[in-house]
Amino acid sequence: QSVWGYDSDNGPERWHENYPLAKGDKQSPIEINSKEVQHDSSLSSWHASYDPGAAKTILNNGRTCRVVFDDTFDRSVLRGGPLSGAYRLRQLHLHWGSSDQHGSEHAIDGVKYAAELHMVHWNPKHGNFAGALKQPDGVAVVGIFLKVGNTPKPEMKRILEEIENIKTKGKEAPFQHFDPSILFPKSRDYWTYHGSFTTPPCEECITWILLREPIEVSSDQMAKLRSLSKNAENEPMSPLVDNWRPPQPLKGRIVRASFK
Ligand SMILES: NS(=O)(=O)c1ccc(C(=O)NCc2cc(F)ccc2F)cc1
Ligand SMILES: [Zn+2]
Repeated sequence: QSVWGYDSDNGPERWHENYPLAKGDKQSPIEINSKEVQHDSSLSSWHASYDPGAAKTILNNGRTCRVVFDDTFDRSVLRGGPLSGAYRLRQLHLHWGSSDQHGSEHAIDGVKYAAELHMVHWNPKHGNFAGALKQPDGVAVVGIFLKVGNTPKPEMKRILEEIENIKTKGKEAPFQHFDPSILFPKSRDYWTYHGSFTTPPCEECITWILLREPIEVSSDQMAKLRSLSKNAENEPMSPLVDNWRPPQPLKGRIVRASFK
């Protein structure tokens, strides 16, 4: 059945059959090779000003775990860095592996992390999200790598505790009073490049801002994430894991770094 996913019959190698953009020249994710990155001293630092009251719900859509925010006005915005103007926070979600050794979508000098968190923002000058994804400067995604370690970041606990209530596809729970900027690592260093959604329809509308410093999670927290199911409640159990797209051809794109 044509619904896209991450299995052998509907996975990344076949997305182009229904979503031709998947074979475009500015696809994401990519492999970052720090030797080819260009330091750009004109890149300013990025700033997030998020309203904790904008957080609404957390859901399992069978492909990821997503927290949704109120983006009906400039309530939680990201500005600066490579961006011009304020981009509205719409949702955050994660990609993870079936083991701690892989799961991130971007890779740095061959290193894959256990997971990758994406904070998705859109440019209100394009009216609405659907309009923004048709524009090259329509969407900005902050990517944060999750690394398994012994000093896990307590701020991830809130999202992981909620997983109990959204175990199967279609489950949704209230998720309020949450400021996602608590998830940012100490350093603001980032890489930036122009790319696409890493899932169909793979529109090439994203300014990627990938944070250099990973945040730490525990192996138990990763196991928690892997306890999500991609099936609905009354269907056979199927673990929601390995919901990541492999790196795509760079096709001559330049990756800039805000740091030396
Ligand atoms: N992994 S990622 O950060 O690159 C990413 C970010 C957002 C979306 C998204 O909004 N999908 C839904 C969606 C996409 C459309 F293109 C049109 C409508 C729509 F709901 C998908 C992937
Ligand atoms: Zn994503």
